[in-house]
Amino acid sequence: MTNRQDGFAQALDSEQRTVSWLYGRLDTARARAQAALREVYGRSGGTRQARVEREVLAGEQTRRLAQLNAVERGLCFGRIDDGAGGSTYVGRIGLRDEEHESVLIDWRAPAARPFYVATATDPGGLVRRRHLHLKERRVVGIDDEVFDLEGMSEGDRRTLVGEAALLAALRRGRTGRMGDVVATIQIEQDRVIRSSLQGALVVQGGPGTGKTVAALHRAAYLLYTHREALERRGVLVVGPNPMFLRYIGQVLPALGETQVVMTTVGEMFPGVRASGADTPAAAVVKGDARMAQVVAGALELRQAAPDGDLVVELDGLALRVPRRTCLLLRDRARAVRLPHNMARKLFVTEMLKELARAEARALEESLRIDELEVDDEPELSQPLDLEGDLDEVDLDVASARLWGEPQVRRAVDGLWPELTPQRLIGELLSSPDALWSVAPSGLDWRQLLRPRGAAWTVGDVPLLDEAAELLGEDDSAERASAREAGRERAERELYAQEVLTSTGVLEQGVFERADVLAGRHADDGAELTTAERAAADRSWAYGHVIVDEAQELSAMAWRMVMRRVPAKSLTVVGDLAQTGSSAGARSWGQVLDPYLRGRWREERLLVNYRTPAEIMAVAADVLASFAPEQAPPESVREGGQVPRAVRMPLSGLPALVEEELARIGEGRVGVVTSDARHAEASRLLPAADLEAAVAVLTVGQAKGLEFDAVVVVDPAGILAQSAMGGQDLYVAVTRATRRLTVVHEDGLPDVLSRIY
Ligand SMILES: Nc1ncnc2c1ncn2[C@@H]1O[C@H](COP(=O)(O)OP(=O)(O)OP(=O)(O)O)[C@@H](O)[C@H]1O
Repeated sequence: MTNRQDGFAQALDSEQRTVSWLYGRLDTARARAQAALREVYGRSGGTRQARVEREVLAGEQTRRLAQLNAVERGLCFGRIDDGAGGSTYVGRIGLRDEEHESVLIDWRAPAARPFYVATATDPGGLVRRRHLHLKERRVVGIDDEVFDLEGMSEGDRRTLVGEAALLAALRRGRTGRMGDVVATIQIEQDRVIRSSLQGALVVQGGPGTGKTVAALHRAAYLLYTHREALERRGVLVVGPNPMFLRYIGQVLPALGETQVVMTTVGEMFPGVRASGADTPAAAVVKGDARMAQVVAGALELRQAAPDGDLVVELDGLALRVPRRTCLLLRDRARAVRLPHNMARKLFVTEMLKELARAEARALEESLRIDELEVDDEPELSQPLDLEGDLDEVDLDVASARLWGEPQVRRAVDGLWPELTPQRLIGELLSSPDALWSVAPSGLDWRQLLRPRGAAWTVGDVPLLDEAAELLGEDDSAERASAREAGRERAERELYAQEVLTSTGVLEQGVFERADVLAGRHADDGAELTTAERAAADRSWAYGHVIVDEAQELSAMAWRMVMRRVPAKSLTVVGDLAQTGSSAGARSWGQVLDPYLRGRWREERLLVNYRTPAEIMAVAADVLASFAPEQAPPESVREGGQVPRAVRMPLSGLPALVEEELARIGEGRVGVVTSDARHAEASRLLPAADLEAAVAVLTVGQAKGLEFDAVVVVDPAGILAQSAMGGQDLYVAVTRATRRLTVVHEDGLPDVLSRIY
């Protein structure tokens, strides 16, 4: 054995000892959590307080156990050595020894930061950064980056071998699910991940620059660093489609975080599933910020004024409320500035009183007529004044009686109906008259028309949300019970605080604040976590929101997202060059300034970790065709596989895909088609899930995903379908990590002339 091999073997050996010992600590921590859980479950009966205590402890130990289980794979992945001979191990979680000394630093802790930010020019006091590669619990490889050779011992210098950890990670076959990259976070990504919680951060970067992966690690980092604030309010991740959410769904659990709500714009209105599709023209109009005026106008139309006086026939009497009184009552109800369904209470109350007065007047009138008929010369000693005799109590009694009359109810509902968002928007979009009268000039409202009862689309969801804001709910009963629940909650909080203090667990830092615990274990939702409660509540105010593929959101969708995060603590991740939706963003300022007035910061990611240089050269041509001022991201590696074009009928697709599968060996093939050819391609290739070897997707579905080999079908069709220009084709050709094939029947578009 040479000296060098000898030194390397020794280093492996020594790291193995450390890693085995760290796993031993992990096992001990698990055993403790399990024992604590058994002990808690072993207790039975007791007072209500004892039950709360039990739930608090059981919940916490379960969470702790889940977190300890999540970090089994790759527990420790790095080590940093300082010039004074000290070394620190970095891992997925922090661990301490029996003396409470830190033996493994959580990757999110400040002490781990040098592992990510040290560079040759600015090593920050480090002499070496070491990556450890683990297979199960075995150390199978070591990569060293040396910053100060002089500062290292002779023995250590002999172990300086191995390939760069990043490139090794990037070469791995794709599994269909995004994995975490804690071991290889790059310095510019680290800046994104650890950026302050306050305010809005925009992460702009080309395809494959790690925007998504950095945003997810940022979620884990923020939850670690601001756990108190964020566990209580929750973190929301908004992605472009359900497939993408499944693709990224494993990253946070693998980092030990399960308390994040993931959703798409189409799923943000509880109870509505967006299954319909808008034409691009309709999507543009629906996404226009002026639609907020349209929705508000539609609601005003429903607060109607009768054409003449309001007349309700009841038991042979005509109850007449003059038109100007109706208008007055409407204006009064509007003036309170409550949401429509809440202001309705006021309107109904006032209107019923008017109808009660009208009834008295009508009765008086009919009695007078009766008298006239009986006696032509009535005694005028005591004129009748039923209306004037009504006091408040009479009015209340009469109002309640009238409210029970269907004719009265119908008439009042006609003037100020109780509305659901679904009814308001559904009826608006199927009524040309209503649209015509409320749409501002210049807005092509005809694009919105559709049959009554048509399926909801993604573009409808922000309209429903807008409507829900304006309509509100008559929640006075809920508010009363919420006040009561609040009082009980305060009691529980106090009690939980006492439990935590008396058991000493608060000091150990294992548990969070008592109010969080008390909230989670409240009787009204003991089994629900913050994430679950937040997901079911349209008006939930999140502590932080991450929007991925943010360029796709329309102005109306932004209104909805911003409502979910009143503190405006946001991470906005996207690439303006990949905007596929014609209602999407042209610039970040245009999107964010209406809410943040310039108070947002931007980080740019410029290195592409996905697509090898040969494929990126093709993508660069496409980018230059529609955005010549933008530089494509620079590929971190060359793959040696030159993209190819195949002219053939679509029927040849199965054979070509087989060939691609054979060439990549391990990994997945993505067939990305134009919208027009998607159905045909799907028929030729068996339908498959995300993890299957082959997936057939439209460009919209493939957004954000990646495959070892990509077959782009019908590039001319993809170019033609994109309302914005070459953006869709740019997305399609940047999905591959290793191989790109373009299939066409009638020749390649000019922008792909580099491929042959
Ligand atoms: N630091 C890193 N270490 C290892 N792999 C990385 C790193 N950064 C990014 N990657 C990998 O590069 C690929 C692209 O990352 P990601 O999907 O986050 O890019 P993106 O900028 O969101 O791309 P797109 O705009 O196309 O959606 C992923 O496989 C990701 O795991």
